[in-house]
Amino acid sequence: MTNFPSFDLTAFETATGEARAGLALRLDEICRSIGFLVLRGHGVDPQVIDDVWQAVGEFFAQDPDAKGQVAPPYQGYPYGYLGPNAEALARSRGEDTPPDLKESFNGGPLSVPAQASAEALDFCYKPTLWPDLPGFRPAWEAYYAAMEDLAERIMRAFAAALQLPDDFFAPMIGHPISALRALHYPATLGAPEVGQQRAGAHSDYGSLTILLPQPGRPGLQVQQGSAWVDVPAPQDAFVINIGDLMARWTADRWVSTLHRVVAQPGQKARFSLAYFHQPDWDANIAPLDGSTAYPPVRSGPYLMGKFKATGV
Ligand SMILES: O=C(O)CCC(=O)C(=O)O
Ligand SMILES: [Fe+2]
Repeated sequence: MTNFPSFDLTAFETATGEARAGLALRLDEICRSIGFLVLRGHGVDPQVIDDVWQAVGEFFAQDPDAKGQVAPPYQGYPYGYLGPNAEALARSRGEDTPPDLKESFNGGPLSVPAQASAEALDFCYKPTLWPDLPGFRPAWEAYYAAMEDLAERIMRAFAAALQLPDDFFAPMIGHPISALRALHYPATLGAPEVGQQRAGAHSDYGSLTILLPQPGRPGLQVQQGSAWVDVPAPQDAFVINIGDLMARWTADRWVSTLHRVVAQPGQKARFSLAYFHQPDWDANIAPLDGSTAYPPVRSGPYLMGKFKATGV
């Protein structure tokens, strides 16, 4: 694909009348056909991005013992540091592959709503485990907050693309249970094992993912028919994709596309940040077209069910 789809959020937000309707239609077409796009005009403060890159770089540069200080305390704890050999994303689809060639640090919502249920408290509202690095927590939290704002704006654009009122999703995303994941794919030397990738083929679980790939470090690919198509990693842009929950919500009008991060011999190290937006724990997700394509699910338990299959 020579022209990977892109969308300018600020241009959409400032457009009116027919111009706005045209952009909404384009967004719908992108979400129907590929479910991935490069997002420009995002308005996120560049300082917030610089600071989180700095913090994440420092975190992964630590020795394994220091990183292990924030490993999940038990199997199934949703946050913390996952070292090499900890996850194979292709297992979410029942494929038995070698572990992904990566390490990650994962964190959850910045605050716990007063009305959170016991089952939510026991999963997505478990505390994020903070590394003992000055500046890490404020940088992480500022970036997480920026992603929450950006996701809200994207969901407004999504509502318009689905010909719904702009604030249609607002009652279901007031206390999103999103997760932020920093990824480090170490430089590769020899050939990977058969079937081994930096991130195995998978689709994301939630409503939408806001990915920040390290500029100039390609490797993310989306499946289109029998081909793997490279996703660009430009400066000053995010990559947005539709997750399984949004595909279900739209009764498969929109697609949650398989993607992977390919492993090849002699690759440089690569970093990325993935914010997985997920509606409120109790949000009822029923097909928006009023059909019975899927039975309704609650956002939180749905996510919990999806979460289980990828551990090694
Ligand atoms: O690192 C990337 O570019 C993509 C990572 C990804 O797809 C994921 O963690 O779900
Ligand atoms: Fe993904």
